[in-house]
Amino acid sequence: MDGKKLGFFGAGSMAQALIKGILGALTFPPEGIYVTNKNNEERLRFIEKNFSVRTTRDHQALLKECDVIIIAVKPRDINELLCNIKNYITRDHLVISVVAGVTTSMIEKLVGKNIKVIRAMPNTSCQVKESATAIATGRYAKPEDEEEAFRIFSSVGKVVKVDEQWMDAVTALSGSGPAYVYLMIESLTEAGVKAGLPNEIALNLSIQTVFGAAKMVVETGEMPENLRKKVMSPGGTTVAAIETLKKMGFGDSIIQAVKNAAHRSKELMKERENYNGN
Ligand SMILES: NC(=O)C1=CN([C@@H]2O[C@H](COP(=O)(O)OP(=O)(O)OC[C@H]3O[C@@H](n4cnc5c(N)ncnc54)[C@H](OP(=O)(O)O)[C@@H]3O)[C@@H](O)[C@H]2O)C=CC1
Ligand SMILES: O=C(O)[C@@H]1CCC=N1
Repeated sequence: MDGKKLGFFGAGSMAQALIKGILGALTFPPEGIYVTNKNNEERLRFIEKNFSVRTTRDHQALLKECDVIIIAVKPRDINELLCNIKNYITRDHLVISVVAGVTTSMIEKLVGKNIKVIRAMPNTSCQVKESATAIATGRYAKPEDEEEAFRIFSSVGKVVKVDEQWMDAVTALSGSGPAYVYLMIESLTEAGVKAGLPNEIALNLSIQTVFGAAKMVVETGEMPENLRKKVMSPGGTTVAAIETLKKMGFGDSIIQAVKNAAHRSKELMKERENYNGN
């Protein structure tokens, strides 16, 4: 730790997952983290009580105090936020945005100065230090700013650097991705219950199955396809299940879902541009 302070604009799901992960990884001490939001006082009190970080309603004071700023507001709220705080953002700040569909150049333009911006797309698994995060660097950010972003996000999971044009695809794949896996767990559980298992047993077996399968891919280094074939005993139960999944378009529906999410990410960008009138 180098005495730097981290400020959050936004105190919702993503900010809270990041705060939990960052505190767990000791990347910043609680007294080095400041959080503000729009108007939900109860939420700020909850964060203060649960994480022992500092909270404030004073956006200017937060910017004065903090070196690194994480913007974690909804895409539709970023214009108003940046309009309100742009006079207090300086070229010494490193501004990291996790906002879907908002480019580094849009942020630079909205602030109207050559500020250092990094766009990051983490996911909520930050909370357990297992995020898959991609980062893209803005025009005025320097290598040391990129290093700082790597330091923060690699403390809460794996990080890759990507060209910014890939951010919509990243958002659709790994930003939203945990939700697809949770749906898989929900469906497995429902299937177990329909097959006669008590709910709790079905849920526990489903969770451990997904966890174990992911760990196998990570620890063996084998391709998922290879590992899948090892489960598929000839003429056995898995073959019957996989044939059904293929026939019912399981793979295709995931491909289409990610495609739609990437399309939505692009739409969010256009909606924000139209709203801003530029
Ligand atoms: N959820 C996820 O899995 C992921 C989300 N993201 C991105 O993170 C961002 C936040 O998402 P999420 O946490 O889910 O959203 P939430 O709705 O849970 O949180 C949004 C937060 O933004 C605050 N806010 C809104 N306007 C302002 C403002 N003018 N000044 C300060 N704070 C403001 C809200 O304040 P208040 O508390 O007062 O309502 C709230 O705390 C989005 O842009 C999303 O694209 C990226 C990756 C994954
Ligand atoms: O659903 C969303 O728009 C955000 C971005 C990625 C995950 N959640």
